[in-house]
Amino acid sequence: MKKVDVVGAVLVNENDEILCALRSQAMSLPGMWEFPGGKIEAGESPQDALRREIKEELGIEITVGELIADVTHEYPAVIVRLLTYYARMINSEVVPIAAEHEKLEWLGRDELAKLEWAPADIPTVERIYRV
Ligand SMILES: Nc1nc2c([nH]c(=O)n2[C@H]2C[C@H](O)[C@@H](COP(=O)(O)OP(=O)(O)OP(=O)(O)O)O2)c(=O)[nH]1
Repeated sequence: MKKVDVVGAVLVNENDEILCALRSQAMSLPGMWEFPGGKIEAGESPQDALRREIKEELGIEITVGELIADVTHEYPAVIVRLLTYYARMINSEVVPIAAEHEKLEWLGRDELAKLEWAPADIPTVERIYRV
């Protein structure tokens, strides 16, 4: 089966809220929430891929921090290895705009469990969730 290496950003703002992104009908896994990011290209480090994808998808510059989870999940058509990293916006005054996602939402850590997450994201959500 096809295997892809994917990075996702757990972007945290000044209120300790986390940016959650809803996959659109044009994407695979439509209607599921994820951490913005995408596939790592040949020759790219995970951090480089994440900075590039976040610029493309949200129009913002980030700094990439600590690794949160390294999860391999087998979907029906693809095996995804998802690496998630904490990230911060370089300029907190710029507003992220969804170029591809249906919707973006900043949520508190205690609110994350109410969303329907892509299965590969569950270990990350469990790690950052705070009741
Ligand atoms: N970006 C991102 N992708 C995720 C997450 N969780 C998860 O299972 N995925 C999956 C969905 C896709 O199969 C793949 C990411 O590829 P992508 O974001 O470049 O997706 P895409 O729609 O361009 O690709 P495709 O699946 O339509 O080929 O990883 C996540 O938190 N962030």
